[in-house]
Amino acid sequence: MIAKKVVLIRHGQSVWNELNQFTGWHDVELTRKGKDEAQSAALLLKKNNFFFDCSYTSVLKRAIHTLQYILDEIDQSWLSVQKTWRLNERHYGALEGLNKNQVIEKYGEKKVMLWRRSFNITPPKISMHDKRFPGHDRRYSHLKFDKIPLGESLETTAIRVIPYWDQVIYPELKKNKKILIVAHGNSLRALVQYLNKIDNQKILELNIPTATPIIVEFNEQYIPIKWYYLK
Ligand SMILES: O=C(O)[C@@H](CO)OP(=O)(O)O
Repeated sequence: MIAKKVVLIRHGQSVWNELNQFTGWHDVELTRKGKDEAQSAALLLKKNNFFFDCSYTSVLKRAIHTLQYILDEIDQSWLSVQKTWRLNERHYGALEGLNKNQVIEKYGEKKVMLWRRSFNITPPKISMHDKRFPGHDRRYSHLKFDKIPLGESLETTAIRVIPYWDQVIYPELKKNKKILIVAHGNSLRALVQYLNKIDNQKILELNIPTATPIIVEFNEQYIPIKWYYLK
């Protein structure tokens, strides 16, 4: 029996990835390299005969554009796209916009690694008066203020990602729909951890590369059985 596969892809390189700045919910463009990476990911999908019935992404353009480049390349530009804030990158709080090396110089490698990769350590938060507070952005105007983050750990990111998987995406998988999700390093870490039952210590080591398709395979009972990068 052919396994059911869900494809997860982190966006291509963004301008702030190139500048080595913490990005989070800041809405930044892809670089030329990021667009090329999206195209290469699409060619790989094409070579492996992937096509999709449903596609999901965040409300941030580095992911939206990556998805669109991929759909164009596999000749599925017509596919409808569901965009949700729940698949956004984790909010990086007061680190957003700062250079990662400068933050390491100030706080030390160990602390910064815990902010970046640990399960439950939250980066320093912003206040609601900070111009980086997403409550000032109309795309989040439908959200209650208490849902809008001031800074998220992987754990709190998972709390908003997982219900979207469970309630919106997973029911489509159970109808045997072919699913593509284009999102972000940490929203995808939350999903990969949940689906593959990776423990809170092991997740420290997981760093998802840009525009590299991840395949999650499910058995006949729609239970995840393995995951790997498409080569
Ligand atoms: O800055 C960010 O938003 C993320 C992804 O680029 O960074 P990190 O890899 O440190 O989680």
